[in-house]
Formats: sequence, C-alpha cells, structure tokens
Amino acid sequence: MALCGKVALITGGAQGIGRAVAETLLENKAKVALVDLNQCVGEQCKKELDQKYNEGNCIFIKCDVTDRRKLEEAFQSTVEKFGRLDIVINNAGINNEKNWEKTIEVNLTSVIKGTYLALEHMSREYGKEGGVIINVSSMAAFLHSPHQPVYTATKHGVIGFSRAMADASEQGDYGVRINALCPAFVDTPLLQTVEHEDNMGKFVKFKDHFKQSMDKYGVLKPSLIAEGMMQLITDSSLNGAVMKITCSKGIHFHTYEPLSA
Ligand SMILES: NC(=O)C1=CN([C@@H]2O[C@H](COP(=O)(O)OP(=O)(O)OC[C@H]3O[C@@H](n4cnc5c(N)ncnc54)[C@H](O)[C@@H]3O)[C@@H](O)[C@H]2O)C=CC1
Ligand SMILES: CC/C=C\C[C@H](O)/C=C/C=C\C=C\C=C\C(=O)[C@@H](O)C/C=C\CCC(=O)O
Repeated sequence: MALCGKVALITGGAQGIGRAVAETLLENKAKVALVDLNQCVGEQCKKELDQKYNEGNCIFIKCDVTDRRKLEEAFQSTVEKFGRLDIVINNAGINNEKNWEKTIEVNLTSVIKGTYLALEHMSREYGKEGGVIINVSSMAAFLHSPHQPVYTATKHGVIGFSRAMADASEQGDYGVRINALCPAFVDTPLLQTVEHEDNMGKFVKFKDHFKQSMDKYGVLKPSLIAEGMMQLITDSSLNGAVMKITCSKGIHFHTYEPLSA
C-alpha cells in the first residue's frame, strides 16, 4: 500500500506507540486521526505534529474507546474530514489488574469494536475499497507473567480474534488485511504503571519480577514499533500475521505449527 494520501485512524494515538506510528505515517504523507481519551496530551500532540508536518494532515478526536457511540462518531468524523479511511490501528490499551474489567473493556472489547467499525468503513462487504487493520497485542501473549494475568488474557484474545477475522476477511473477500502486533517492553508511560498499586492491585508485590524481566529482555524504542507497523501496513501479502518485536530478535513473525488431523 502506497501511503501518500491514505488516511489512518489510530486509537491511543496521543502518546507512546500510537504517537510514534502517527509520526511515521505523516512522514510518509498519510493523513492521521489521533483518537484518544487524553484531551490535553492529544491536543498538544496534534499541535506539535502540525508544526512538524504542516496543518491539515492530522486531527485529534477526544474519545473513550469503551464508549461505543463516541468510537462510532470518531470513525465518522475521520471519514468526513479526510474523505476516506484506509488504515485502522487499534492501539489504545491499559494495564490495570485492580480494575481488571476496565482492562478487558479497553484492551479487548474495544479492539473488537474498533475492528468491526473499521470493516464498516473499509470492507467490500459494505461497498468500500479495502484497507488494513492492525490490532496491538503484546509479547505478554507469549511470555506470561504472574503480575499481569488479565492484561495477558486480553493480549492473547487480541491475537486469536485478529487471526480469526483475517480468515473471515479472506474467505469473505472483504479486501481488508487484519494483523496483530506483539511488542516486548517499550519505553512509554505504560511501563511506569507496573510500580503503582492503583494499577497492579495485589500483584504489585511482583513488580521486582517484572523489572527483572525488563532488565533481562531489554526495552524497545517506540520508533522500532512504528517501523514494524509500517511493514504490516505496506506489505500487501500480510494477512493474519502475528508480528513480534523484541530486543533479541528485532522485527519477526510468530509461526504456528500446522494443525495435524
Ligand atoms: N509499552 C509497552 O511496553 C507495551 C505496550 N503494548 C501495547 O501497546 C499499546 C500502546 O501502549 P503504550 O503506547 O505503551 O501506552 P501509553 O500509555 O503510552 O499510551 C496509550 C494511549 O492510549 C490512551 N488510552 C487509554 N485508554 C483509552 C481509552 N479508553 N480510550 C482512548 N484512549 C485510551 C491513553 O490516553 C494513551 O494516550 C497498548 O495496547 C499496550 O498494551 C504492548 C507491548 C508492550
Ligand atoms: C506495565 C507494562 C505493561 C505491559 C508491557 C508489555 O505489554 C508486557 C510485556 C510482557 C512480556 C515481555 C516479554 C519479552 C520477551 C522477549 O523480549 C523475548 O526475547 C523472550 C524470548 C522468547 C519469548 C517466547 C517467544 O518468542 O515465543
């Protein structure tokens, strides 16, 4: 997919990984809708991106992805502003084992909602022109840990849902590729939450184990995650892919054993 003039919607786009991929898309002459709960950070992010990439290429939409109507409106506003939608990155995520129901709502339920909304605006089944969806999982789906049981469950779910939807898209000729992205630890504000009892609840006592894992496996820069995202966006052969990004192996793909009869 050539990116010039293409339109991307990124949930959680105001900071961290979402902002990094927004910048890379803007560098490649795409248009970007930053969809985020945090109005202050989101507006500042848009202001800085406008200064760097000129005005008119980026919008910020305040939206809680768990609010179905607000999320629907965010998609609608993006298409009304830019006239099309080609790329959807369901990136918004939280780490909260205390309010674990919220973690499921943001990390999994909203990824499902975001995928279905993306198909309404991109799939041939709705008379649209096709596109690509990236759902953000985590290496937590491959190397689980005692301090993030629900977070880990949501990230497993993102992979399973994305792979199943990729098959549905292929068999239904939707014209939409759906891939999952599994970063290891990335240097963003999310990583700081492991220290806080408000986020970790009773699992905060395992925070040293988490920090040992970070020391052992290293911490990635958001720019490398954006590089992996661009590969998933531009390589039209990728559908149902599970991209892993780690310090040890860089950008690579998980391979699944074929099911034996
Ligand atoms: N930082 C890391 O080590 C890793 C992060 N990930 C995943 O990458 C994604 C992005 O995480 P980071 O950039 O690291 O986190 P971050 O905390 O820096 O950014 C997340 C963004 O999502 C927004 N957000 C949170 N809840 C929202 C909601 N209900 N509605 C709309 N926006 C909401 C936040 O306001 C924030 O701007 C998440 O899905 C996370 O699970 C995956 C692997 C590693
Ligand atoms: C509070 C921070 C919240 C989430 C951060 C993130 O989502 C959680 C990551 C959890 C685990 C990360 C594991 C990283 C593993 C590696 O870097 C690999 O090199 C380890 C080697 C093999 C893993 C097994 C495999 O690749 O299948």
